[in-house]
Amino acid sequence: MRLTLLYPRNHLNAPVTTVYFDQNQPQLGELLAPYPLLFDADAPFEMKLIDGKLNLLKRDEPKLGGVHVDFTSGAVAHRRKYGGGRGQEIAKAAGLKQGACPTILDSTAGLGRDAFVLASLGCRVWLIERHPMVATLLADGLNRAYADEEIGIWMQQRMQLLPWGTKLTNINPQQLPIDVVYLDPMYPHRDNSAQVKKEMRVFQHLVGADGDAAQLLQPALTLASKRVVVKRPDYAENLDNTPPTLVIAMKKNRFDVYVKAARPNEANSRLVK
Ligand SMILES: C[S@@+](CC[C@H](N)C(=O)[O-])C[C@H]1O[C@@H](n2cnc3c(N)ncnc32)[C@H](O)[C@@H]1O
Repeated sequence: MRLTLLYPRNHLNAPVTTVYFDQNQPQLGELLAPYPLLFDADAPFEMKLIDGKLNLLKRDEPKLGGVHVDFTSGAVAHRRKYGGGRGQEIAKAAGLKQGACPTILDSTAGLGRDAFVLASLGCRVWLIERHPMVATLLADGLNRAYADEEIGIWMQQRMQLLPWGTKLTNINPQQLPIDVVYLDPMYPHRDNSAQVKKEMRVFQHLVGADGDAAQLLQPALTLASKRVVVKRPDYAENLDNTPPTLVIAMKKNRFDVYVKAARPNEANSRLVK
């Protein structure tokens, strides 16, 4: 296996991730520079610029195509325009009622889709993503969104990725007051059929299950001044086996909402449909 260290940047002592990419593309080098990514000719994943967008490809399944972040067109943009506004379950879960616009920390940002829904409804959203390849895709999507004529200005004001390596537990609420912490960790999927969307297939291979997710709940409850929202598949147990204050059920997922000040216990759990 050939391994070339491109940037001496693993100052956080984080495990480095290997990836294949064209080392001669300067623009690509700039995008990848802040992250602990190593070039590896045998890596199972490739990062590639396609039509100016950073794409992640699974090299042994080229038919899946690339995964990239695009807030300006496609499904995410369509949902912003026609997706039901504050009537959406995610808006109810985050407490966006009567014009309230909480400041939200999305501590498992992924490709930023849920965060984008909340930002497009007026919330200030800070994002943390620990996987260097996912964070790179997200940073690239955000940069292109900031430059967009239609959404650029409010995206710059509302949606920011915190520097790579930031942890939920490092955030000082005096410096960054947070009303709502949003958590959507990866959960082992039951459905391995070909129908599983390509993004999910690539993600499952890249990120796997977030086995340490339960450790996020208590710090999230400490940091959030109003509530913690946890997105779970409908078959998943409560995070950290802690019953929520209320549950908002959807087709395949649910939001477990932990409202601060209300004491979460089984007796007062409510199911909201
Ligand atoms: C299911 S995805 C989130 C999808 C996201 N809600 C969206 O709408 O695109 C979960 C992500 O959380 C990240 N993650 C899990 N635990 C984390 C942690 N402790 N800190 C930062 N990111 C984390 C994973 O790397 C993964 O990219």
